Amino acid sequence: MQAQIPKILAGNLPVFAVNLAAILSTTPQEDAMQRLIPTLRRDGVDEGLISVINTLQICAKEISFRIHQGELAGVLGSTLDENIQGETQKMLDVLSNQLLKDILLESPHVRAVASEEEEGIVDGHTDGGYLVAFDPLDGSSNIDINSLVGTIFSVLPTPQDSRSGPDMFLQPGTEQVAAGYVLYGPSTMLVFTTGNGVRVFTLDQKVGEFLLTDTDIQIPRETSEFAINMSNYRHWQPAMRQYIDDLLQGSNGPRNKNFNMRWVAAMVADVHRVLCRGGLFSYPADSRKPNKPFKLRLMYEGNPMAMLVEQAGGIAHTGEQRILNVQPEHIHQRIGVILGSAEEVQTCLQYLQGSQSAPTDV
Ligand SMILES: O=P(O)(O)OC[C@H]1O[C@](O)(COP(=O)(O)O)[C@@H](O)[C@@H]1O
Ligand SMILES: [Mg+2]
Ligand SMILES: [Mg+2]
Repeated sequence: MQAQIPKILAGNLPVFAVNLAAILSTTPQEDAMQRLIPTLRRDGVDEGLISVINTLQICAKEISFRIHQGELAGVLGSTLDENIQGETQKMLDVLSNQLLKDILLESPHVRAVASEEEEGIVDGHTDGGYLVAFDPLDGSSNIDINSLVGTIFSVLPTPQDSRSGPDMFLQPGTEQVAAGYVLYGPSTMLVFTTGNGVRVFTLDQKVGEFLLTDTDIQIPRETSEFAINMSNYRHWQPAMRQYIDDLLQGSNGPRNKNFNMRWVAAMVADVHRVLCRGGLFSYPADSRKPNKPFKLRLMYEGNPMAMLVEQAGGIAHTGEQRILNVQPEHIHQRIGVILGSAEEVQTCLQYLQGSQSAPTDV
């Protein structure tokens, strides 16, 4: 049974405090040019896709407002329900999922949505040209400690063949027409690609608009920073343990340099750091649950992050193959993830593939 969301939370649209002085500090022309829709038009993006991304930004503002209200909005804590993943749902998992569904399915361009929090797909407009898969709240374990969380999305074209139902979504990541995330941090950031490089927008709290703050992000090829949940070390395959052992030996070991470690326990935040300053992020296979060796989901975590990382000059791999080449078998499929700075990912793959030469399918 779905948790009941008090009407007041769902229906209470935020009113952004307007600061005239601040608005007057930038010219309307400058502001307008930095906004989402003009930027997408300059990128030559299709109007239907612009509308879908615009709908996602509206969702992001609604979720951002409630996250920043925290306990005051009564959105902290867990529900009594479990999702299809077998995880106890947080209030914000349910609320952000509801907001994204309600708002996206209003769009005439959305054929259907798939969500981490929904067992099956949810149909929208039969003529909708796009499918949206999303992780409504990434980093759920961080919600109640006021730490970094996000929303991750992937947009696919509606197949023009006879497929219907979940099969419509089972397209390799190379078919994505847009991918991105929202990071709800000290500032709220919308980071996405439509295949023309990575764009970064920051939510201007003064006017309630996302404004372009960075473009053409490039991940440094080399790095001395890695992110992995070390507490799973004993459950990894020996080659992965060897790769990490050599990182930890630093300048005393075969890598001849020191490495630093970070782990935010929110993929959206760990990947954002990689996009900002490089690094290697990994959630590899482990033996904790033999019939469930992987944690992260292909359709609404692996694929969108892989498209962003590749657009920024990095590599995104499962350990076996390029993530974007994986042919999905079902919408909640899990995969191994190794992504980030190209040279470091290649080195990691050399360890995993037991070869000295650089891997081919990256
Ligand atoms: O708790 P762990 O094992 O460190 O796992 C953290 C990972 O799990 C996740 O929280 C899974 O995502 P959800 O929070 O959307 O379920 C990732 O964001 C993160 O990288
Ligand atoms: Mg997630
Ligand atoms: Mg989630």
